[in-house]
Amino acid sequence: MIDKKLIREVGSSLYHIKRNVGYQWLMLVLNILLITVITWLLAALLSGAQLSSGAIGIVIGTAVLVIVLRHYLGVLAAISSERASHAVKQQLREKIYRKLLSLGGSYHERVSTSEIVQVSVEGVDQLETYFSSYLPQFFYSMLAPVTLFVALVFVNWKAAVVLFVCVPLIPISIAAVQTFAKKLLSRYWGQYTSLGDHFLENLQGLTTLKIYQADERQQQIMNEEAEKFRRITMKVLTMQLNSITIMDLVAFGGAALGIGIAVWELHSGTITLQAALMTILLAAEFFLPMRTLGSFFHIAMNGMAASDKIFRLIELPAEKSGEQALVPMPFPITFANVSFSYDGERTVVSDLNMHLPQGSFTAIVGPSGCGKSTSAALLMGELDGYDGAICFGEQEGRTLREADRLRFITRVTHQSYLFSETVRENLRLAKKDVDDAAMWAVLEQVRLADFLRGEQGLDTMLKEQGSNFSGGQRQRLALARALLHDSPVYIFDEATSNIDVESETLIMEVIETLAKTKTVLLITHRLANVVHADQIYVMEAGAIVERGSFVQLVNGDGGFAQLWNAQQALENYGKEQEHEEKQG
Ligand SMILES: Nc1ncnc2c1ncn2[C@@H]1O[C@H](COP(=O)(O)OP(=O)(O)OP(=O)(O)O)[C@@H](O)[C@H]1O
Repeated sequence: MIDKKLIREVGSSLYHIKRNVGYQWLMLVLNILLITVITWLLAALLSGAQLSSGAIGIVIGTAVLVIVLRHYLGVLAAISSERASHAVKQQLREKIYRKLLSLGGSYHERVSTSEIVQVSVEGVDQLETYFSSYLPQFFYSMLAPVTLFVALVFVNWKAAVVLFVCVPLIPISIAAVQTFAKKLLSRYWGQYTSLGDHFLENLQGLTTLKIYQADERQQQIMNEEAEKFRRITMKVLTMQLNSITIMDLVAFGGAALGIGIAVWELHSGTITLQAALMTILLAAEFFLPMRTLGSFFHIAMNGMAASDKIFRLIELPAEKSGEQALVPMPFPITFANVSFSYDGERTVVSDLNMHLPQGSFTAIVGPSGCGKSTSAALLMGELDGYDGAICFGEQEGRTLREADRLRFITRVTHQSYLFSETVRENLRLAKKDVDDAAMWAVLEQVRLADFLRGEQGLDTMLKEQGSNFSGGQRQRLALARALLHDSPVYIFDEATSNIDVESETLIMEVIETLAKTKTVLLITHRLANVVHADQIYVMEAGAIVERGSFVQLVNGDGGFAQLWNAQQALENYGKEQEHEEKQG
């Protein structure tokens, strides 16, 4: 019923929990005092004793004082409870955030984005009850029956013993449902994250779903998922309700037993009226803390199930970190017999051998799905579990620190992410301390400067995913950002896909200029873009089938020459058509 690992993780909250238990215990002691003086007064009045107004005044004064003090302690207990949960939430979210940073760019290979969102938002919130209510109540419910027993044993020992013995029946009933509850809650959380996965995916692809009018089908799938979630939620609620009913039976049954004993003893004349009244008023107090613990238990169990997911995330093996001296990029980059499969069954890249010397301009071409982007992702260290070796100089990529790799290599894809911030903030991602002059210089290079001068310059705001820029402008901005990063190696993965010819030509010019001073790997399906590459690897179905300079390949009789001729014929036809249209 206590998750030691969880408590160890967020030890700072223990201080506030102890304070909360202390305040609750003082409130109980005050309650016993209040009941003692009131029952004394009642017993005296009922027995017809003559009480002085001073004595009555003392009793009333004590009662008022006790009530005020209890209220004050209640406020203090609530504050401690709030602080305990605040400390937990802050610590856990910070740990999750740091873990995500340490996992690096390949985090989504190990854990889905929606799971991270759910675990760090909802999951951590679920733990709030565990720390702010359940844990303090757990300790208090151990302390309270012992305190009550000590107070009552001198007044009515028989009832005190019976009540004390009945209290453990509640935790026994909780323990009985625990194994079943744990399994059920684990399923509940599994279903919850699965529903979240679908929801996030559909939300992200909503425009596409609308375009193809496929939203109805997705809605149906979501409905089915939601229905499964509803069913498991109802099972959880039924389990909780049944368990609470059992606890109520034990709690109120036990209290009734204590009260029965007190009445019987009073009837037999073995105890005083005050002792009987005290037993009656304190009987329920024996069980109430455990009963409250029982109801917190179910919410806490939910938090504990969430904590399993939080730990799965926090305990993922992280990148080696720590301050280390900046090392220069070791060259050359070599792929030696590299094979990789995403699912362990279908080999996507097989026996890849590539050599990228420092300062070289290398291109990879090949049909869609042949494994070009996978090769780039392997180089970026985003995919684990490959066979063979990817070496940076003498060093194998697996031992390279993520931070170094990201400093060495910049990748620009056809979907580089632009934030809905200003142009300045987007550029600053690549270099924190960059000044305006350097930003304008790269913007000139990618020929965005004139356009931006007509807008708000570096303060021009981008809408979500840069939707107020054209495809070509977005890509040129992404390229400007990459240039600012100033890394020794650049990967351009279909960086000119789906953009206008003018932007494509311009981007290719920038890439070719860059290739004079940096090591560049260009992945493209358009062979006209690789004419100036030092070496070209032609891939087919995950393997390299040809390799050479453009002249060597185009004069050969392999697939490259055939594809080149086909693409040229198509482009010439396009140009002729365009020319005719202009003439006519
Ligand atoms: N994350 C992934 N999980 C499983 N399979 C994947 C994943 N990414 C790619 N694949 C598969 O690996 C194969 C190679 O994909 P890759 O993206 O490397 O091809 P590509 O040559 O870059 O294609 P394109 O030119 O269309 O971008 C494809 O068959 C694809 O289905």
